[in-house]
Amino acid sequence: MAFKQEFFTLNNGNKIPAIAVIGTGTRWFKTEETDATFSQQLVDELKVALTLPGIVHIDAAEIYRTYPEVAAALRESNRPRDEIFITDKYSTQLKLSDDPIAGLNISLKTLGLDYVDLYLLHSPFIKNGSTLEECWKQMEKLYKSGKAKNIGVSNFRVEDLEKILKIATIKPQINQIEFNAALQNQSPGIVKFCKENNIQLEAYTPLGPFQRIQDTPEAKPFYDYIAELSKKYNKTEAQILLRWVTKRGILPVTTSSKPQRLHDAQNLFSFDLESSEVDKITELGLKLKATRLYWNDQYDKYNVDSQKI
Ligand SMILES: NC(=O)C1=CN([C@@H]2O[C@H](COP(=O)(O)OP(=O)(O)OC[C@H]3O[C@@H](n4cnc5c(N)ncnc54)[C@H](OP(=O)(O)O)[C@@H]3O)[C@@H](O)[C@H]2O)C=CC1
Repeated sequence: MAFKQEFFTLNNGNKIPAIAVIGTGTRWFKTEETDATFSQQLVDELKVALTLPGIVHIDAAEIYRTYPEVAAALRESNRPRDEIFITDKYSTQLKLSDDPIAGLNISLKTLGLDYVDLYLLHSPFIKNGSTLEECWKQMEKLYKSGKAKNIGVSNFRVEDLEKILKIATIKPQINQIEFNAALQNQSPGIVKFCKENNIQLEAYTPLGPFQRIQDTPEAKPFYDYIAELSKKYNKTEAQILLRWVTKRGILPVTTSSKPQRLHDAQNLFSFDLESSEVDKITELGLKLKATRLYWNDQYDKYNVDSQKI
């Protein structure tokens, strides 16, 4: 079957590949960026991703300490720049560089790039001595300079976005949040707010229900239904979950150490789910216990509301 790719259109009219197939955090995350911690396995997986058809969407961040691996893979691959979509994030929660402008300048130099396709503030918890508003003004400068083709935020709640929207001349294009069938609102009302304000949502940890399988009578109908759809469409259960995220209008950010899974993710648009199936996954998912894998200290207080839409 011919390869098919889908895109979301952002509020500035730009297009973004509708899945990021290789995130370089989580399983690849390190606390140091040294020769001793360099991961040849990550370079190899990135190189596999860079052979996939279409535009290949890579998710990176200052705090993952994986720029050297991304740089090596980009260098060693012959992939044209316009067939790669690179997301990067300024480390707000731990000060690794002075501010977003300094952070992006360092990352561009390390990665050997002139621009990133998307630059995000990693969280609303700013630890560089400035404010959210000041950081956003810097993001706008990076956008205007062309060093970041699109700008956005990550892990933002409604109240954090409201602060930015008050002073913004350029609205965030993206809010990257934890989202999956077992966590359908990272913070109260965030999905509805972003949709109403034309801010594209991205879902990290889209495979949460498989990372933490819930072996309870309440969860069984959900897992049985995913298995049923997997059989019906002849796609993996992970593909069913990822496709569900896209059908909710949200862009999944996944990753894998296995070439076949990278291939499966990039080939996500070779099948479609019916709208009744999308609704049923949503409904059965809401019966799962809220499973939050990141930002627990800040957001566990929302766990009950996270399984309401
Ligand atoms: N902005 C933020 O604060 C955050 C952003 N992120 C970004 O999102 C990316 C993805 O997050 P992550 O939680 O890893 O995403 P996923 O939920 O997609 O999980 C990926 C993990 O699931 C495993 N997996 C893949 N396919 C299957 C399958 N069919 N069955 C069971 N397990 C499977 C993979 O293991 P295997 O290697 O064995 O295939 C991999 O370790 C990160 O790398 C990072 O870039 C993540 C967390 C926070």
